[in-house]
Amino acid sequence: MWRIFNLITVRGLHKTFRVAKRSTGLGQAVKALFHREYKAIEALKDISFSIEPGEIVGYIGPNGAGKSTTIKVMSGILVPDSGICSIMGYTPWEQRVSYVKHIGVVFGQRSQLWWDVPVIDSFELLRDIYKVPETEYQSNLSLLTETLDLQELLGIPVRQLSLGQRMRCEIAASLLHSPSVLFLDEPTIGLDAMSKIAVRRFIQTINAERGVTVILTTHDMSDIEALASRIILIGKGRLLHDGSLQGLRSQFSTRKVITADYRTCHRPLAIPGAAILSWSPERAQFSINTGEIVVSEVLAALSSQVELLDVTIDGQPIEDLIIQLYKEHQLS
Ligand SMILES: Nc1ncnc2c1ncn2[C@@H]1O[C@H](COP(=O)(O)OP(=O)(O)OP(=O)(O)O)[C@@H](O)[C@H]1O
Repeated sequence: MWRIFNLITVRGLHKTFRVAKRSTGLGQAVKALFHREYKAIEALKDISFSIEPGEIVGYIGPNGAGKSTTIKVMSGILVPDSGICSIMGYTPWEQRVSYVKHIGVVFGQRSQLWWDVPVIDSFELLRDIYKVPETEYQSNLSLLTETLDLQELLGIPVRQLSLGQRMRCEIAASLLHSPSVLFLDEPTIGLDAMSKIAVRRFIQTINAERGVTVILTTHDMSDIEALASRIILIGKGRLLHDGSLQGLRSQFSTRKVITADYRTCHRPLAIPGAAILSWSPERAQFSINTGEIVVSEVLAALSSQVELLDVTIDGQPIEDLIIQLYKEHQLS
């Protein structure tokens, strides 16, 4: 039997889209007027996972993997062909009206704000739609205005905002009704470095202080590294990996780069089992495979040859890990 007590339980989700085949050439186009052919795109194939309260989960995968389709099912916008999705006891597409009071959704590419009216008017409309009590609305508004730095933006129509400014307003809009679960679909897409950091910091704050559970889809691995302790990877509609970022690292990351600074030594260093990447009389950089040699052996060999002043050890960057994972599952 499935356990349905988690905050979010997704079991065996399937979703197939039926799309008209494109006809090429005039003859085919005329034929298509009378007899349309369709093909099935299996966007989700047996997707299952559970999420506990207070988790920040990175939902990742290459283009067309099925990420947005999953988020749309979980937010009640799409109905799956089969499978279970239980979130806080609701089936999103069946009890949509009562369910949406508990969730916030931000689609980076689409706006939930009214384009031609000042931001504050959109916020007030959302307050009325969600029937947020006035005291709760005012306290959320002042917290969001302060932490997302919105004061200057509230009186401006949305169409006049920059992407980064709009994104901060979108995130605020999704949280005015104090949801317990927040779905963020590419929340930092197109943002500059400063805005990305501001958005990430804010996500961390609402997670830590309000216990909001966050499901985040992104292609930006630095978002994942900064925010998500758990990664769910999907590819071609299938779930391929579900685990901690740390676990993923230890599963795949066997390469480390050791940089050593030492008192001047004109003799080149030689460390058995370590490949030298660069050398100078004051600094050397090695690459090791931790399956073959452990870091402490390298450090012992180094300190027997030079007087060490400083050592840094870097793991494989997360982008490389993900590329490795995509290759392994033949997604790239
Ligand atoms: N409304 C739709 N009609 C037909 N096909 C669709 C529809 N929505 C999604 N698809 C198809 O389903 C598959 C999964 O799409 P989805 O948008 O969920 O992927 P994604 O992982 O979010 O991709 P991306 O990173 O590019 O946004 C793709 O092949 C896509 O073309």
